[in-house]
Amino acid sequence: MPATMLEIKTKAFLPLLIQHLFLYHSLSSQLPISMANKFTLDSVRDALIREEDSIVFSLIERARFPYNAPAYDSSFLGNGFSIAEFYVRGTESLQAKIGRYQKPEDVPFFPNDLPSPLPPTKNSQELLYPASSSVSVNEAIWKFYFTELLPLFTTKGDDGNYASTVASDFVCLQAISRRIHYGKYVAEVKFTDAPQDYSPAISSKDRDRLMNLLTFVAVEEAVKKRVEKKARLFSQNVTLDENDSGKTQYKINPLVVSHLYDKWVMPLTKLVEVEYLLLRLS
Ligand SMILES: O=C(O)C(=O)C[C@]1(C(=O)O)C=C[C@@H](O)C=C1
Repeated sequence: MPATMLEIKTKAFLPLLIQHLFLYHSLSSQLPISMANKFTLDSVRDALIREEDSIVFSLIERARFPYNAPAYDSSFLGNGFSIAEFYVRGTESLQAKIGRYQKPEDVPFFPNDLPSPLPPTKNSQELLYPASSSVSVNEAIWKFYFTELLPLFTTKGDDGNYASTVASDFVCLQAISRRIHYGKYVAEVKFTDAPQDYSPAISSKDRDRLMNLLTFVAVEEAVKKRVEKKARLFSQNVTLDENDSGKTQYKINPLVVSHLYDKWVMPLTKLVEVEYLLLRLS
């Protein structure tokens, strides 16, 4: 093709190409990568499955340190905050400045007085119903994580590594929170797949009916089995000794991970789904 023809064709298609690239970029930046191309129940479930890895690895990292009670004592620093809370507040503030907390699944634990992002941000809430950004169950996550979960997978004791300890806690909290708030996408896709089923229950604010509609017992059983298996695989101590017939050692008890999902992660994901749906027609 002569250069001039090529130029003419390129010129003609350029606006289309730019429009396409812009559309692709703005859509793909709204969702976790695996969900970017197709927004279906399967693709959203894939994102939940990927998040399991992050949760298991974050717990393994936290389990390197003992419980370290002084890190959670609000009188320890003398400023009214525990080291954990002081760290999370400060880190969230910094992360907000560089553009975090713009996505529906990235929900801060201390949303009040967060600074505005310095870089320009995209509207990442577009695929969801706008009111969804207000749905947060982080207070419940904070409570169960520190009071009930932490003692289940850390050893008793105090090694003085408080800074590393609370940094690990924050990674766990963020991974768990992100997984639970993905529930907004799950709810949206379930609603758009069957508005005729969900709309009456939403209009009558029938929480029990919504909970029944969105619950899949077989899926929950599979999730529990898979996360326990992942914890077994990812946290086992690996030796090169072929004749090692000793019992496999785990860095975290795999049963704690299935318990975490059974008692908190899935119930709170469902709560996020219900809260999201109740706002869906408002
Ligand atoms: O996969 C779904 O349909 C979800 O809503 C997610 C989830 C979960 O938290 O893993 C929650 C409720 C369902 O009963 C099954 C699984």
